[in-house]
Amino acid sequence: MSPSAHNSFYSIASIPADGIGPEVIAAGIETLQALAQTLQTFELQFHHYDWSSETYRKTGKYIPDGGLDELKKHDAILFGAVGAPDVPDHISLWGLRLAICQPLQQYANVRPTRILRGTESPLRRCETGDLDWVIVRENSEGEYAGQGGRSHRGFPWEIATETAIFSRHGVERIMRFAFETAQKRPRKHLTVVSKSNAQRNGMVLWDEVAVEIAREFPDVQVDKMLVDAMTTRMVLKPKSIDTIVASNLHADILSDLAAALAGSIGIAPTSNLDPTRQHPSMFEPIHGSAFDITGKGVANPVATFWTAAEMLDWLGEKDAARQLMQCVETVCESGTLTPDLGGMATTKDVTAAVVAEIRKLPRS
Ligand SMILES: NC(=O)c1ccc[n+]([C@@H]2O[C@H](COP(=O)([O-])OP(=O)(O)OC[C@H]3O[C@@H](n4cnc5c(N)ncnc54)[C@H](O)[C@@H]3O)[C@@H](O)[C@H]2O)c1
Ligand SMILES: O=C(O)C[C@@H](O)C(=O)O
Ligand SMILES: [K+]
Ligand SMILES: [Mn+2]
Repeated sequence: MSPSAHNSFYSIASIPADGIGPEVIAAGIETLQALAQTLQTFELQFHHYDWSSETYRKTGKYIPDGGLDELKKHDAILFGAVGAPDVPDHISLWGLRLAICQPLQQYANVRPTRILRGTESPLRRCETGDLDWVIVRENSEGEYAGQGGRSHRGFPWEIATETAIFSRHGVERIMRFAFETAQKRPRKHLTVVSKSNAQRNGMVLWDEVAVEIAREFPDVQVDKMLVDAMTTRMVLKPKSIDTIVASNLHADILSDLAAALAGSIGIAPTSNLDPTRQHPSMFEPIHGSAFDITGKGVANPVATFWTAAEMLDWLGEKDAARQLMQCVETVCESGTLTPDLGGMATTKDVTAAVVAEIRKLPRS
């Protein structure tokens, strides 16, 4: 496809990487291209990067020299998952996902969760609409600052440190982003998740900055919860929650729980945003490389479809994003579901069904 003068044209870097990543990213790209062809309002050109654990095994690097500068040329990045059974997880995560998010200053990680039409929550009496949350995860520092080290390896007095960093700059910008996110939602409600009883420095700064930033958003109702209590509230009072802001690690954990409470980790999306738009943002399903189901053809592609919709929304194609989600939910409602959602469909079945729904859309 060549860029046309009539439509918006976007250059997308795709990095499927490991495990089920290539399976779900192929499904996502097929769906996005069907949407572009049907609506004719935008065009996408994908540039594929084979950065993965296999590349690492062959070359000793996940990202080749100059790779980040390459990425900066694109409008957005569509990412699968990184992690392989024969590479230590900290090497793969720091070698690829964090090696992109941190230097590109994608400091806001946005993780919406809701119960899609046609799917079920494992919670009794929790229906579509009863669980509709956005988790904002700090994505540049905190427990993932990369500070720490190991000394005296192998000796009985070996030590390891893992130091969390909370900077005023980092906390202010994620709080402001979270308040803005809450302000744009109908309920305008934000829960600030903390652990300032035990973590008596960084999390206390976190709480103080939240109170300061709250003054800029008088129309947003805000409450504070310790992270342990937040897990119980998510399970017992899901309707009481709207937007959540939490540290890098706390939100990582809460967002997998959120996805499971909405039915499956196979449906939830993630946006790694640079809100300043200086650098491209990166979009990925929330799940990992799922070695246990790799190659079986049963990975749920819905998380990647929702991720694709979030990417379109960020690029400004809001109608297309909304229509894509309508098609996905119509397919869920028809019972074409992968095993994680209780169905028998394969990745390909779900993808074909979503593409068929897209083809029924009127050309705008
Ligand atoms: N952002 C990322 O790239 C990312 C995210 C999470 C984990 N990881 C990495 O992935 C590897 C495996 O991690 P894990 O097992 O903790 O988490 P995981 O998300 O890969 O898998 C957890 C469970 O959920 C299931 N699952 C995940 N995605 C699914 C889908 N689309 N459809 C159906 N079932 C799905 C898996 O089969 C598994 O049983 C590790 O190397 C980890 O570091 C990477
Ligand atoms: O913690 C991470 O960054 C890896 C993974 O669990 C994720 O949520 O992307
Ligand atoms: K992922
Ligand atoms: Mn995670």
